[in-house]
Formats: sequence, C-alpha cells, structure tokens
Amino acid sequence: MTAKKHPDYKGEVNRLELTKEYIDKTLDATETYQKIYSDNIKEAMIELDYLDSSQSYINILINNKFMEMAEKNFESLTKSRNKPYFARIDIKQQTKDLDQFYIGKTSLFKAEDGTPLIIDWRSPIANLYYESRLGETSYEAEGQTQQGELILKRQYTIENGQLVDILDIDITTNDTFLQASLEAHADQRLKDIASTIQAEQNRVIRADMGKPLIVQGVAGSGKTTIALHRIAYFIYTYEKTFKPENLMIMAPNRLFINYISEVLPELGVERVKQTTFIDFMVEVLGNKYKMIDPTNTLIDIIHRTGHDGSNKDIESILWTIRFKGSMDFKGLLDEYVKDIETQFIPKGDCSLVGYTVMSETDIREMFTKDLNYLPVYKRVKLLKAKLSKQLKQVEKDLLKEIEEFYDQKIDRLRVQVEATEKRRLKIVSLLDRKEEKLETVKKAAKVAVKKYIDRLPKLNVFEYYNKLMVEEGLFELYFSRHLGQAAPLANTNTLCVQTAKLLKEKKITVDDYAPIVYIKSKLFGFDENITVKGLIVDEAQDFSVFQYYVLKHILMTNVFTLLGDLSQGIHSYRGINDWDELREHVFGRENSTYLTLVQSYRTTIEVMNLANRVIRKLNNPNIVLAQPVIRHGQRPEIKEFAEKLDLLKTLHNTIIELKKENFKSIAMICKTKQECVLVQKYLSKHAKIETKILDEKEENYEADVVIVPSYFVKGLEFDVSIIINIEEKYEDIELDIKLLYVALTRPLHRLYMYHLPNMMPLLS
Ligand SMILES: Nc1ncnc2c1ncn2[C@@H]1O[C@H](COP(=O)(O)OP(=O)(O)OP(=O)(O)O)[C@@H](O)[C@H]1O
Repeated sequence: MTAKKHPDYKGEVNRLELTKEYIDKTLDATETYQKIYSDNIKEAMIELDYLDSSQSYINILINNKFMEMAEKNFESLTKSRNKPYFARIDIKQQTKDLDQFYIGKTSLFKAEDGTPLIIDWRSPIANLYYESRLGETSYEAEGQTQQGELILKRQYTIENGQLVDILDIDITTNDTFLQASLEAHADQRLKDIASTIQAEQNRVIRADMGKPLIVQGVAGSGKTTIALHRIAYFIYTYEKTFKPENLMIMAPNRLFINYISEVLPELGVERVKQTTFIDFMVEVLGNKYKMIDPTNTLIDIIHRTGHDGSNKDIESILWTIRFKGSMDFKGLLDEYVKDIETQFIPKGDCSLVGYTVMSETDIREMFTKDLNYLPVYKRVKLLKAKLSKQLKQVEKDLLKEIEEFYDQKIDRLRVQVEATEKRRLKIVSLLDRKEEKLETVKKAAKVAVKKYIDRLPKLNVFEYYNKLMVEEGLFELYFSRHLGQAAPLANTNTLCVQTAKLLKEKKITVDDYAPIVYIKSKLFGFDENITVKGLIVDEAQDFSVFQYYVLKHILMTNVFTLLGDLSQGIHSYRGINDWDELREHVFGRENSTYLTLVQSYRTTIEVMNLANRVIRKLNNPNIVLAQPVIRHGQRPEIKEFAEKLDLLKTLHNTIIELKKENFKSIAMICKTKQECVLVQKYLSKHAKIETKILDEKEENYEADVVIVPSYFVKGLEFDVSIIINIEEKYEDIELDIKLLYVALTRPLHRLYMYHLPNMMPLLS
C-alpha cells in the first residue's frame, strides 16, 4: 500500500469514502424506487383486468420504463462500487475556483444540486486526462471551448473499494499504470483499458464519427480494444439519436467474437450487433447456398505455393479471387446489369384485344427513365400498377364503344325497319353479339396485365450470377466493355468454370458474396430494411475493396470505422494491400480520415524486435515497424533440435515449467493443422497433457494450453507462445513472412521457437 505515503492520502481516502457512501445511498434509493415502480405496475395490472382502461396501460408502460432505467443505473453503480474512479484532473480557470474532476467508467451526480461526483471517461472534459499535459490548455465544456490550466493529473489504484496507490503524473513520468496493466497475465478475454488509454489511441476513439475512419495499426497497438472503446464512446456521445442495436461490429470469425464479447458489457454497452462478414451476407441474401470456408483456400495456397512463391497452378485461382474482390468486377457487373435493364422490356405493346394499353416505347421510357432510381424488379411493381390503371381506362372506353356501336345499330333498326319477326331476331342477334364482345373484352382485361408481366424475365439473383458464368462469351464481353481490353481468357475461363461448378452444387465462396449482393441491390433491392447504421470492422485488411464498396452501398452510412494492419494481411490475395486504394474507390480521400498507431502494447521489447526483424524481410516501404512500449522480458528462446522426439520432450518440459510459473494461457503455434494434430497426439500420449486445437470450427475457448495453426492465430493473444516447426517451414516469401510475423506477435510475455534443422530460414 504505497498510497499512504502520498501527502494527500487522508483527503483522498475521505473522498473515496464519501463517494462510496453516496453510491450506497443511491443504490438504496434506486431499490426503493424499483419497489415503487413494481407496485405501480401490479396495481395497474389489477385495474387493467377490471376496467380495461387505457390509463392502466400507460401506467404500466411508464413504470416499466422507469424500472428499466433504475435497473440500468443499479447495475452500473453496483459495478462501480468497488472502483468508482481511476483518475482525477484539476483545472483552474482565471476567474473561477479550482475544478476537480474524478474520472470513472460511469458518471455519478449529486441528486441535490447536480454537481458531478464522478465524470464519465467519455465526457468531453475527460479528454484532458488522455490528451493534455500539465499547464495551459483548452477543453470543451458545456458545448464551448474553455481556456484553463491543468494543475493536476492523478491516477488511483482502488481494489475492493480500498485506496491502494496514488500516482501524480508530471511531464517526465512514465506511465507506470500502463506498465502494471501490461504486466498482468492474460485470461481468455480482452480487457477494458479506460484508465490507461494512450493519446494516439484516444484520438482514434474520439475521431469524428460522421466520417469513415481507417486505422492502420501495428500488431498489438490495441486496435481490437480501441474498436470496442470507440463503440462505447459513440453510444455515450450519441445516446439520444443512435441505438446500440444499430451498430454492428464485424470480426473475422465466431471464436474472435466470443473473445471480445465480454468487454462491451464491462464498458456499459449492450445490444450491439456482433457478426462476421459471412453471417451478415447470409442474413442479407437469405440464401441457402453452402459456403466454402475461406480458410480452406488459404490452406490450399499454403500447401501449393512453391519455394519461390510462384505456382502456375494457383495463379489463375489467385487471379480469380483478386478479380472478384476488385472494383473492376463491379464495373463489369454494371455493364451486365445495364444490359439486363435495357433488354428487360419485351418487344411489342401491352394491349387489350388489339388496342394499345401502353406502347412499348412508353413502357421502355417509364422503365428506364422515370423509374430508374429503383432496382429493376421493384420497378415491375410500379409498372404493373400503371398498366392496370391505364387498362381500366382502355377497358372502360372499349366497353362504352361497343355498347354505343350496338345500341346505335339496334336503334336504327327500330326506327327504320318494320316490326316483324325477322327484325326481332336481328335485334336479338345484335344483343347477343354485343354481350359476347363485352364479355370478350372483360375477360381479356382480367389477364391483360398479367400476360404482359409474364413476358418479363423471371430469374433469381443466383440465376443471374450463374448466367454470367455459363453463357458463352458473356463474361468476356462485359470484361472488355468495361476495361476496354480483351479478357485474359485462361483466367476468366477458370473463374467462370469454377464458379459455375460450385453454383451447380449450390455452393459459393466468400468472394462471391460481394458480387451477388451487388446484383441483388441493383436488380431486386432488399425487402427488409437493413437497420445497421454504423459499422466497425476489425482485421479490416482481410476484406476486399469491392466487399467494402458493397457494405457501404447497402448500409448507406458514413459511420464506418475500419481497423487493420497490412503486415498481418495473410489473406492479401483477396484483401487490402493499400489503404489509399480503398479510400479512393469507396469512401473518397477527402471525406475519410486516416490515422496510424505505431506503439505496440502487447509484447516485450525483446519479442517485438525479433518480430520486426522478420517483417522487414518484406522490403515493403508501406509497412511501418511497431515500436514496443518500454517493457522488458526474457529473450525469445530459439532452439534447434536434431530429432523430433527431443523437440517434443523439451516442449513437454517447457509447458510444465510455464504452468508452475503460473502462466494462464499458453499457445503452441504450428504452421499447419497437420502439425498441430501431430503435437497434440504426442502431448496426449507421452505427457498426458490434454490440449485443444483452435481452428475455424471452434467458437469458444478457455485460457489454457492450446494449439493453433498459424493462419488462425490472428487477433488472439496468450501469455506465452511456442512456435513449433517439425514438418513445415516458413519460407522467405510474402505469405510465410506474414504468417510468422503474426505468430511472433501473439505473446504478452514469453516466446519460444522450437524447430528441426533448416526449418527456420527466415531467422538465419
Ligand atoms: N492503453 C492500453 N493500456 C493497457 N493495455 C493496452 C493498451 N492498449 C493495448 N493494450 C493491450 O495490448 C494488447 C493488444 O491489444 P489488441 O489485441 O487490442 O491489439 P491489436 O492491435 O488488435 O493487435 P493485433 O493486430 O496484433 O491482433 C491487449 O492485451 C490490450 O489489452
């Protein structure tokens, strides 16, 4: 307890006690109110039974709302009881008294006079804690910029409601709180970092929400953590206009979603939609097609790539994936859709017994000009309504004409011809003919519009996509029309044949979602309104430009936050290689914000230096090296073994030692799944250590000893990583450099690398 040594210790203890007392009082009051609201509801229910009064309904609704609010308040206050705040700032304005603000995860105001006992870390004034140094400063308060002097910045460690440590930050202090937080051992979940957010991270969290934000952040720079804090900040700032359920966070897989899931409630945020790109696309399409797992493609590439990184066999596969994610494909589809649109209206007028209801020219005009703001099939509905309306008029006119025609004939007979049996028969026959004609028109009118509409094409979105793949020369036609050059036949042929083959089996790949959803948006639109109005994407480098274009196109919002790292782009054959390209094609350079994070918080200097040595091999000038925060640890232990058995025995001993040292999460990272299985079998048989292999099928995991293939470890972190190479090696090629880099940047504290001879050329 070093807090006692601080000169303000007594004052601070008193303040803490006062705050806790106030929280207790507020909790008591909330409980009492909860009881009152609940009694009110019961009473209103009874009245409802007897009187069926609408006033009772209203009472129930109001009291329910109050109950909800009281419960929410109760929950957040109970949570904050043991640690009401973590920092304090003092500000002096020239003419005013000194203002003291205690900053916590939730705010608390005195009911009597509204003075703040605790302010929320997301409030404008708390920004000073993260951004400002001591001295003259300006800040936002009550909607205005104020000038003042930041006199004090103080941090607290409070455990179980007791003051353990106090630390005043001056210009020279290192962030010891940050250090302490980074030294902790990892359980299986990410944690909230409200008390130690760094200035560069704070800028990302609070960046303008009205503009798309792209963040390039090195491994361990807190991208995932910040994404979650930005959501919390957003919901706090736009509480009145934005519902949490309108926000969506997109993560690479369900395991990852689970991994991050507990931080949001910690930050007081619930009901935010959490999904993967694939799940969201399925929801939007409502399709029954089976998805080929994208990891399989990556595994395929890992296995088939030659030592020089090239392989003729997979070149056209890679071209296919790249093309499907490119804006060129969008351009090609635009040409295709344009033709569908112009060829949609069949030859000939819509007519009723030979009379024109609407001419082909007029229909075409209406369809392609007046209604062209709508998706094609939505236009059909309006066209149908228009035809039906016109038909009614044409039918009415026709019926009238027929009536008049026969009535005139009959009248003439009556006037001009003597009333004989012959005349009577003639009149009867005319009446019959009239009836017959009228019937014919009425009958034809019933089906005229339907008959016309039935002539319009009736394919579904998958059939349209399939048509593009199977109809001879169609793909190539639109390719050359859009790009102004001949299609590379070997590649387009592979693309079309493979896609058609899968579609026939009712299967698609992840790369087909963007084009199919795009076609759907242009031809069919979406029946249900998509309620997502803001999107946060983690591991953003793995998505293609076209996928982003489609997301932006269907969500119709600017509230986009993308966080990613090009160095970790192990799916770069489909994903982003250059953020500029994305800004240019999807968000607009001027209309989007680009920020970078270069500090890395996860791992030690020793581990990060080694990882940087590896990523440098990419020789890519776009790649920024991570700067680790000053935290030292053991040097990475790199060991070569002559025999597989020796390696596995040492591995076994290392795990036992690490467990004794109380490391909670230990991950063995192998390049491929096969290697993982091999290690798992050995550990189970010879060392009686049961392990779990984390892969794409896994949705949950507990902090323990796990084995993970290199391509699946992205985004996760462990106390210790042990990189093992017994069958596969990381070659000096882009994909392997990135895979190894990702593996190297996973541990918080220790790194081991065990390999057989010549298995680690990247470190030689
Ligand atoms: N300001 C901070 N205070 C305390 N811990 C932090 C801070 N920033 C990041 N961390 C910690 O650093 C680690 C890495 O964070 P996170 O996983 O969010 O980074 P990332 O950029 O998403 O990493 P990667 O891209 O490598 O997966 C986490 O343990 C996180 O809690």
